[in-house]
Amino acid sequence: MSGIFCSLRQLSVTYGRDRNGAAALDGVDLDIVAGERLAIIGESGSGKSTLARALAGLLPEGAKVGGEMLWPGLGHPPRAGRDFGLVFQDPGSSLNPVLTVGEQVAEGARRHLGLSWKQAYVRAWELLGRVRIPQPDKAMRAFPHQLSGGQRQRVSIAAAIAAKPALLIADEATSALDVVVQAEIVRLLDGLVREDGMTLLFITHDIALASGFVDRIAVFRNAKLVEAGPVRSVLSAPKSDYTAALIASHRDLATPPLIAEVPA
Ligand SMILES: Nc1ncnc2c1ncn2[C@@H]1O[C@H](COP(=O)(O)OP(=O)(O)OP(=O)(O)O)[C@@H](O)[C@H]1O
Ligand code: NI
Repeated sequence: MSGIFCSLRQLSVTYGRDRNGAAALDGVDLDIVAGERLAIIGESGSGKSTLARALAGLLPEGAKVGGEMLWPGLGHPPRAGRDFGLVFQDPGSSLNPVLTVGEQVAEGARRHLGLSWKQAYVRAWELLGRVRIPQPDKAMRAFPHQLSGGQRQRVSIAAAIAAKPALLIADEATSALDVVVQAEIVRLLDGLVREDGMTLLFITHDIALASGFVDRIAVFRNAKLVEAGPVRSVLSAPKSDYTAALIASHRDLATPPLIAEVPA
């Protein structure tokens, strides 16, 4: 880990057609360290996806952005597919139903790495192996609907990292999956970002899931960054009552009771 990948300074976002012009992000100061795995935690509507869209330059027209986003790690705003990859909750929204798995994973590599189709197919096949799709030969020719939800998510991840992006943004990427598959996908993401030295933004409402593998946690509430810090310090000494309540609501994260139960 070294250097700052991205600096947010008083970042604010207001969607044009929001009810009372309420900000979806309000004065956020946050540094994303190159190579770190950073979890963005918060309840529904707290601004997590807005942060992802702002970073990715994918805010809808009419959104007002205030403050600064600096990219010392890149020197320029990131380009979709090339500098960052995105994985969403619903792989259906990122995968094209009429393209084979091979075609869509190869496409990113072909376009952004300047590979021929033949080379891109080889890379796609390797990527399917890396995301542990069983029978990659067969999967290359399959259409997304022929795969399970967990396998589709593996394909989305393969497509997202096809062009070797520096930043991988996973927005509730595991929320639609059952717990076992969720754990597998988290392990996969963790392994991939470690091997490739990617920076990972892991967006989730599930602080327990994130705490198991990320380096740092940033907690959002009502458009504001409540606190950010290394997992250990946030879990053991949260700075805000909100974070403390969030931790307490997860039995497995809260500190064990100090007084052991005395049998009657
Ligand atoms: N396209 C949009 N137009 C207007 N308002 C929006 C738009 N997208 C999000 N918002 C509003 O911005 C606020 C933050 O939304 P955002 O999607 O960033 O939250 P989130 O933390 O990702 O929530 P969730 O966990 O439900 O995905 C919410 O009040 C939401 O209603
Ligand atoms: Ni969201």
